[in-house]
Amino acid sequence: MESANQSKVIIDDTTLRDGEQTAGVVFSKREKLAIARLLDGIGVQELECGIPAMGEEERDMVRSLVDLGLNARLITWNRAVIPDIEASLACGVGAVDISLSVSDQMIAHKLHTSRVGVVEQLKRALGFAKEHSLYVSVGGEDASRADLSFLAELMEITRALGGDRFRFCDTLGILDPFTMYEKVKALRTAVPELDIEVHTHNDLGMATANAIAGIKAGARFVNTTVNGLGERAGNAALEEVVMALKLACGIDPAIDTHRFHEISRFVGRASQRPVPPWKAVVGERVFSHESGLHADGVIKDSRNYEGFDPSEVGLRRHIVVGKHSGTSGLVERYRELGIELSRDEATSLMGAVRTMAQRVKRSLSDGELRSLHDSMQLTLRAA
Ligand SMILES: CC(=O)SCCNC(=O)CCNC(=O)[C@H](O)C(C)(C)COP(=O)(O)OP(=O)(O)OC[C@H]1O[C@@H](n2cnc3c(N)ncnc32)[C@H](O)[C@@H]1OP(=O)(O)O
Ligand SMILES: O=C(O)CCC(=O)C(=O)O
Repeated sequence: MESANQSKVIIDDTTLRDGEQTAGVVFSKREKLAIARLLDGIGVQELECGIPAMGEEERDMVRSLVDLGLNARLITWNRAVIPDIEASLACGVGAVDISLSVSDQMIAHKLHTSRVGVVEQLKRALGFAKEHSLYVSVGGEDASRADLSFLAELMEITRALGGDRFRFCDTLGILDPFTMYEKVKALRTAVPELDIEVHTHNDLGMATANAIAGIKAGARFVNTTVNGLGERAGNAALEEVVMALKLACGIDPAIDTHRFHEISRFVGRASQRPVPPWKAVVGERVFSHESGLHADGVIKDSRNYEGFDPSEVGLRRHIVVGKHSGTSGLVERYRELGIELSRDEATSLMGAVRTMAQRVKRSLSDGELRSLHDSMQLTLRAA
C-alpha cells in the first residue's frame, strides 16, 4: 500500500446534501447555515450544499450559503442535464458535481440508455459547465458496480474536456476496503492526471474503512457527513474519517477536531437522529470505563486504554462503577464524590456494588454510591 506521505487530503463534507437525503431528515435554513458555519470554522475545505434543481426554496437556501462568504468551496449536486446546471449557476456557486449513472445496471434499468448515451450526456453537461467556468467534479454514481475500463474512458473524457476530478461512488456500500483500494488504484494508474474523489456508503459498516482505502489508493478528495448521516445506512462519518486519517494513517487533514462533539450534537438535534452513546469518536460514552482492569489502567495512565485523548474531540473521560468494577475504579469514583476510601473499604463494598448493579441493570448513580457508603459506615459503627 501507498505511504502515508501523499499530497494533502481534501474533505468534501456532504452533510447538507447526502446527509439531508437520509429518509425523513430535513434541515431548516437556519440549521443549514449553522452547520455550514460550524464545518467551515473547523477547516472543512468543501461543502456539498444542496440540489438547486429541486426548486426555488432549495435555490434560496444555496444562495444564502453562498452569501455567507465561507472559506470552504460550495459545490452543488446536479444530474447530467443542462437545466440542473443552469439552476446551480442561478445560485452563484462556482463548483458543481455532475452525476452520471455509470453501472450497466443503472444505465439499462434506470436511465434506459446505453454507455454511448452516458458518454453523450457527459460531453454535453461537462461542456456546458466548462463554458460557464465552473469547477466540475464528475460523479460516477454506482461506480463500484461499473466496468473499470468504462470508468477509465469517462475519466479520460472528463480530463480532456477540462473536468477537475472524478467521483468514485460506492453508492450501495457493497465494497470491502481491499477491493476499493484495487479499483481506485487501477483508475489512478489509468488516468493519473485526473484527481479522484471517493464517496462511500455504510450498508456493510465499511464506509469509513472504504474511504480510507480510497485515499490510500491515491484519491485526494473524500466525502463525509457528520455522524455518518446519509442515504440508507449513511455515509462515511466526518469525525471517523478525520481521526482515522490522523491516527491510523499519519495523514493530517488540517481539521480542528476539538469541536467534533459539539458539531455532532448539533447535527444530531437538527436531523432528529440522536447520536448513540457508543458512536465511534463522538458518542457520549466512548470514553467511559467501568471494567476493573480498564479503569485501573486508565487511572494509572490514560494511554493504557485510550487511543487518543477525549479532549481532542471535545469529550470527557468517565470512570463509572458497575457490575464489572474493581477496587481502583471504586476508590477513584468515590474520590470524585469527595469520599476517600481505603482499598480495604473498597474491597468490602464490592459485593454490594455488584449486587446492586445486577439488580438495577446499569452502572450506579452518585446517590446510590453515597447510600452504599452510608450503609457500610453504619454497619462498621454498629460492629
Ligand atoms: C445516489 C444519489 O444520492 S444521487 C442524488 C439523488 N438525490 C435526490 O434525488 C434528491 C432530490 N431529487 C429531487 O428533488 C428530484 O428527484 C429531481 C428534482 C432531481 C428530479 O425530479 P423529477 O424530474 O420529478 O424526476 P424523478 O425524481 O422522478 O427523477 C427521475 C428522473 O431522473 C433521471 N435521472 C436519474 N439520474 C440521472 C442522472 N444522473 N442524469 C440525468 N438524469 C438522471 C431518471 O432517469 C428519471 O428520468 P425519466 O423520468 O426520464 O426516466
Ligand atoms: O455524485 C454522484 O454521482 C452520486 C453521489 C451519491 O450520492 C452516491 O452515489 O451515493
